[in-house]
Amino acid sequence: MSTPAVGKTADAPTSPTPTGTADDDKATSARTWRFFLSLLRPYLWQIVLGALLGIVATLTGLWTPRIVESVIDHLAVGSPISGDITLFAVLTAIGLVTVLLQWGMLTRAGEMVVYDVRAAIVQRLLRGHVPAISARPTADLVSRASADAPLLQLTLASGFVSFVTAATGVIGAIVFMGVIDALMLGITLGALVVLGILMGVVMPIAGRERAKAQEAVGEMSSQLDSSVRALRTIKVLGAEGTRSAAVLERAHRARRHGVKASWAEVAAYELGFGGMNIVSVVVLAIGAYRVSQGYMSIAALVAFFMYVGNFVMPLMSLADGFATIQSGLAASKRISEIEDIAFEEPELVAAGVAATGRAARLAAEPSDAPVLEFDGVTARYEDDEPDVLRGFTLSIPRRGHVALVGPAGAGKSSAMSLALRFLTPRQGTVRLAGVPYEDLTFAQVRDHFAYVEQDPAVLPGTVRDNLAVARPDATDEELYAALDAMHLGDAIRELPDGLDTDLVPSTMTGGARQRLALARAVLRDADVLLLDEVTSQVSGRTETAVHAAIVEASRRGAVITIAHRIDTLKDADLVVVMEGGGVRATGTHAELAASDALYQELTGSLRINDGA
Ligand SMILES: Nc1ncnc2c1ncn2[C@@H]1O[C@H](COP(=O)(O)OP(=O)(O)OP(=O)(O)O)[C@@H](O)[C@H]1O
Repeated sequence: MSTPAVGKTADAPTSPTPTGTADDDKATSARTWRFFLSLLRPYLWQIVLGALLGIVATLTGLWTPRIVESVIDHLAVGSPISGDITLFAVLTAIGLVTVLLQWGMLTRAGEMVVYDVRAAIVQRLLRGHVPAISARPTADLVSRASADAPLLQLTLASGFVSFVTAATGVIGAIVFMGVIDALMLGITLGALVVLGILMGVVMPIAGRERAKAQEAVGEMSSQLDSSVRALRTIKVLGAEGTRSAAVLERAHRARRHGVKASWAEVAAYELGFGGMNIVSVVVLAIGAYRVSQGYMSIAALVAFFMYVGNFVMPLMSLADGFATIQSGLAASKRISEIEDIAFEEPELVAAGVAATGRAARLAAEPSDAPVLEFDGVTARYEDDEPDVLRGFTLSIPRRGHVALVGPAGAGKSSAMSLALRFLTPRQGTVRLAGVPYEDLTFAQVRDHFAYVEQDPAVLPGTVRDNLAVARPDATDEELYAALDAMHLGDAIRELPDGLDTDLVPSTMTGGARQRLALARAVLRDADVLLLDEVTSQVSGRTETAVHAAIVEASRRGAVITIAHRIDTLKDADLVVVMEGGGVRATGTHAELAASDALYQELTGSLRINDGA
């Protein structure tokens, strides 16, 4: 299997696709074509062979009118027609076999292209820079792999190749018609040129409308996805109507453009079909006149007339092929946008290197150097956005609990993103046990961390799948021990399938998800545990579990929390007050409570939340 084409190109973020002017449109369209062709390149010989087989099949069909002409001529003079019949049978058989081979070959090549595209999208989405991915609607990104990718197969099988074979059919028919009667050919071609111009106006409309419909389907997927995720909130707010309206607005737009595209397609079809019927009538009338004047034989007129009739199918295929290629190009454009997401480590992706195995724990080393150091770091999520951390400096000791606290937007989560390398410093350095991050791979850094998000994700699969990802070799006893520590063990034991129960994220509370994530973090046994506490009220069980996890992990290594409970702040060995993307003050809870006005204000509100 060749390397997926999407993965091969543009490792650096590309500039946003320009829009607006005709030149910009041309540049976008050229880029889309280049990208589309780059996807086909690995299967070029199969596609070329498929097209050649299609041409052979078309050429065999083109002989039929000539054979009919010959049969009529032979019958007129009473000579045998067995040669004609044999030739017809042989050509028909060749046509059937070549069509079969052609479809087999193209279908396979098309499916390979779809797989490659999907593999490349998966690579980009799982190995790309996190802010770039989270800046886009998830379902829209996913729909590029699910809905857009198969359009490439269609474009290849029924777009490109039917275009080539239809063109062969048209050109071949022209040649044969020219041989039969040049004047009649001239008349036919004149009529066809007029038809072609009319179709050339209508068909691009179909392409444009199809592209807009696809765009709307992507938006609809992302709207529906977000709405289903927030189902409970939506129901409680009675917002089913407005949310449905928002989703259906996109569906409606898809329908509107889909209908317009269909109208344009049917108009092209009618033009082709109706136009050809008019041409046929004209040809028949002029041909009959020419036969009556002795300029051509009846057999030649029949053959010529058959060629005119044979034009209809290839012309329709040309129109169909054009429309299919347009929707394939629209799909390519959406897929190529995934390229704008830069890989975290392009060189490792290019080399096909997987993440490294677990590194030895730093806590086992005798050194007392800080496990983590932020040294004058300035960082932002996107180039054109303001800095979210400004001169952020902080040392995290190898053991103990450091709690981050600060108003909304102070940069607490961004500090964690920096530690996990989701964010890259524009200035300053982050060090792991004294080694600058730039000297380590992403996996080498992340190996030393466990991370529990405020609203942790449940991975697809069973309880076991969710835990084993942290330590694949853990025994059932170890898995249950981690669950027990988080007061989840008994609940799982009572389930009929125990650890092998499939998890349904939407039925789990935020607290249960956080306890499961904590169990996963406990199993990972990392040097640094990053924990973003749940802000909303959680059950006593979750509070106890969070507290137990912090105490245990801070004995064995470092724990950094984003604290939302006063007890967590009291527990911490060091409290860091963040403000405006930097450190405002540090100290113990008692020291800060006595000295820092912002801290007093923040803990005042926490006390209320805490019911203290
Ligand atoms: N993924 C992101 N992309 C762009 N900007 C972001 C992103 N995440 C956070 N920000 C911005 O960074 C700034 C700092 O946010 P951050 O979430 O780090 O603060 P915080 O102290 O954790 O706040 P909160 O307690 O509300 O989570 C804010 O202005 C926020 O809008």
